[in-house]
Amino acid sequence: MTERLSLRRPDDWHLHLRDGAMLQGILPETARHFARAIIMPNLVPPVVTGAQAAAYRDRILAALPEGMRFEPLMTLYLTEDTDAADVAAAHASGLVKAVKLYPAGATTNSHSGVRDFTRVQGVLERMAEIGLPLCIHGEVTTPEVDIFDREAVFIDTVLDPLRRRIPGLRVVMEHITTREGVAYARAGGDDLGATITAHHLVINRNHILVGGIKPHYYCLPVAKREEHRLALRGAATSGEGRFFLGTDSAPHVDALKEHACGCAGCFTATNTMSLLAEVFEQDGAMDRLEAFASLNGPAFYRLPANEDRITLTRGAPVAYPAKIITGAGPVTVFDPGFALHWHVTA
Ligand SMILES: NC(=O)N[C@@H](CC(=O)O)C(=O)O
Ligand SMILES: [Zn+2]
Ligand SMILES: [Zn+2]
Repeated sequence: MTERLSLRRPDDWHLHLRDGAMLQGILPETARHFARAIIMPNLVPPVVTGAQAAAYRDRILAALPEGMRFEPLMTLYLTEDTDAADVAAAHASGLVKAVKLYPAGATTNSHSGVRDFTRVQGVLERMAEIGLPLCIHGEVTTPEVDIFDREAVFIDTVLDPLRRRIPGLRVVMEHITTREGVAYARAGGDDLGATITAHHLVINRNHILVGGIKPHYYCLPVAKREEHRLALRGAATSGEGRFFLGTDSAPHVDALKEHACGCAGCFTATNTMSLLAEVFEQDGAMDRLEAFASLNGPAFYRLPANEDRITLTRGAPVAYPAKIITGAGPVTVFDPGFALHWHVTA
């Protein structure tokens, strides 16, 4: 059995860092292992303009502890009023690496998202011209559609028509959770990628609901049936270039998770690499972990892979803190419910 694994330093292609005391408290959890991350713009108010993204980037770098290195890759939150020229300038300057599409009301802080897609056609056409990727939270918000079907319905009724309307638009299907998502990503060309979280490789919907409701397993898109989890595992461990890690690590203080109307989001930044190593080992795919965590993402985003490396070591079960204590309050670390034997040692 492999006891050590060296891989290029990983990146996180979908991360929520928040702001203020929360940012300060949780940034080291990502920066400890990851070189770069695509930073989600769903702050309140959202990061819409290039100037707002530059200011947010400065706040992230200011929150980075002395001696830690980390490169935030900024995104813009697409609204119906987004200015195509501002987006193009923010991309040309190197500041912005993607634009994020939230259907209005789909998830945490998405009320400024898109309702009428005809209003963003011009921006999306410009993005296709300049090769700037669109990251999509792919769920419909139609009240009649069952929450477990919202991703599959989105693919058929929104995503596929959108990609046909704007040929050449580079799209990342964010945090896919279904076999339909896996199949659609596989059917695309090299203009289509998909991120997969660590937690969706580990939990299915029973983990949320059986034996009592577990708010720390509730995120959006919500975990689906076991067959979907297995499809995601097959995709992540396949080594195929279109699938890469986006943790969607999404901290909320415990008071807002353990609540009558609990917030969506799993906080995985602390133990993502241990979770992934355990999953890839279970599936006999340790030799493909580097592709998923460190190579496929940069290739899609047309960035070089990191030059430095990390070492994962297998040993006695690793003890992670149950919570990260931040100035905003405690944040519970995702608990997979099984022992994690691999940890980053260098
Ligand atoms: N994933 C989540 O459940 N929550 C995210 C938003 C998102 O990525 O949809 C958040 O910002 O909390
Ligand atoms: Zn999302
Ligand atoms: Zn997210």
